[in-house]
Amino acid sequence: MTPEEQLASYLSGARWFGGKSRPFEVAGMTVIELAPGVSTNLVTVSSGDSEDVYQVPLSSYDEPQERLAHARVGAWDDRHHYDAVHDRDAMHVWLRAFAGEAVADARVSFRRTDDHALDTSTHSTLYSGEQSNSSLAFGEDSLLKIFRRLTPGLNPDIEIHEALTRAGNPHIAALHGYAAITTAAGDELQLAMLQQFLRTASDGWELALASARNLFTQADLHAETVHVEEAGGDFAAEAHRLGATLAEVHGVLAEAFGTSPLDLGEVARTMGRRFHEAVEIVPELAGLKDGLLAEFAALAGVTDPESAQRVHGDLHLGQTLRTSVGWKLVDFEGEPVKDLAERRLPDSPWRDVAGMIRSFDYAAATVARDLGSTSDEAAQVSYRSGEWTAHNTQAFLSGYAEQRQRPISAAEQVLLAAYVADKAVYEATYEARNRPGWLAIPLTALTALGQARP
Ligand SMILES: Nc1ncnc2c1ncn2[C@@H]1O[C@H](COP(=O)(O)OP(=O)(O)O)[C@@H](O)[C@H]1O
Ligand SMILES: O=P(O)(O)O[C@H]1O[C@H](CO)[C@@H](O[C@H]2O[C@H](CO)[C@@H](O)[C@H](O)[C@H]2O)[C@H](O)[C@H]1O
Repeated sequence: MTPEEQLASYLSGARWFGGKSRPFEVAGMTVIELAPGVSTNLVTVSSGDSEDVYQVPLSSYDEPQERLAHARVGAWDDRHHYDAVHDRDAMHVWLRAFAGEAVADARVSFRRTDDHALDTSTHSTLYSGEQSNSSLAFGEDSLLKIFRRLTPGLNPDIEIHEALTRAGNPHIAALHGYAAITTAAGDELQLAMLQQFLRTASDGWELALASARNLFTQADLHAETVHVEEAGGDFAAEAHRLGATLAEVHGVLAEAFGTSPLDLGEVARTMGRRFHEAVEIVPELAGLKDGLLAEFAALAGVTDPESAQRVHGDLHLGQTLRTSVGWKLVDFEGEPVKDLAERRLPDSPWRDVAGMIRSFDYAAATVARDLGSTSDEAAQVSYRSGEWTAHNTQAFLSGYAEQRQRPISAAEQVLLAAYVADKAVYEATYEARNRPGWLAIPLTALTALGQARP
């Protein structure tokens, strides 16, 4: 097999490769040498009339490496090549480059954005979750995120982390630096970022699931004395703090990047278009058209001026980490389906608020679907699920309102309802494409929303 065929075969099995649903081929590869036997490679993948660039860091050896057999990409030019994120020696080259050691190819620069003294005595450990990029922890000191699909221009994850780090905001992992390359065409491609490792972090999604599970599995689901706020593992205080955290981050982003007027007519049209596109992928949505379009059209009745600003863009519980010193928000890349330019546009802060509210519904629904074997139990679990979601949504919204020192106005409620519906439409498409077994969660929510507004 040619090197291109071997790379294509490796890509087709990689979790982070987003081009699996269509036939594709590797059309070319630019090798960027960092040190002897350690490179990062810009692999051009073509599929029909579209082309994407993926980053594949490689480590290359004269002899096969048994310890890296699971990460083998192939053999060419008398060398054996492995995906370097699995190779501690290769990853150490990246860490030392951030610490100031020169790399072989002058086109790449490793830039520092704070003065944290990096611990170069650490080893890398690769995160194995369902991720679009590859993240590695260096001991308990720093976290390297290597972007896989590369697009010219500023990566919002780096841009926003840099702004929040400079502002000294405590609700993110500080950005230590990032790596970039200038291409022959003069474009900057951002390759990776290095952040503070959050040592005491617990995943917000897992914490929410544990809380919902705790309530639903109370010995007697019918007991009228078991109220959600009295159940062990009540999440509301955390949801309240999470709301306050988001309001604080929104405030800093508005200051750092500025605000602009939000054109609600345009927002309603965009939501309507997204709904019509979603119906093509999820035909079950067609029956909900009138109710959902009415939710978007209600935006036209809002006369208060609303503003747009930089936001997270794809906020959900899986992007939150609870540490010993409070909540942190991670992954400011925006929705993966949007192109980079769109993800950097100012947007309504209500998009993020809506994302979290949808996530509370997801957490409760995820726990509920695994419980309730008889129809009586199922009805009770469904009741408890609604109760958990409403309780935490309420706590989250009051945390948000208190932190910004302004109650949520009637006009803002209209915006929030439209963004919640739009997010659930996005989720229906996302689930149909990626996890069909989860599609019922946004569909059930959309059915309830559609019915609420005749
Ligand atoms: N600074 C950090 N410290 C510790 N863990 C982190 C940090 N940032 C992210 N994580 C964890 O790393 C994983 C991947 O992070 P994420 O930014 O969501 O990557 P992706 O873009 O691949 O989805 C998640 O499990 C997240 O909880
Ligand atoms: O984390 P990503 O930026 O890759 O976001 C995508 O995948 C998410 C799932 O991993 C998806 O989130 C949806 O499922 C979550 C539970 O797994 C739930 O908490 C979210 O509310 C729900 O939207 C996200 O939409 C998608 O962009």
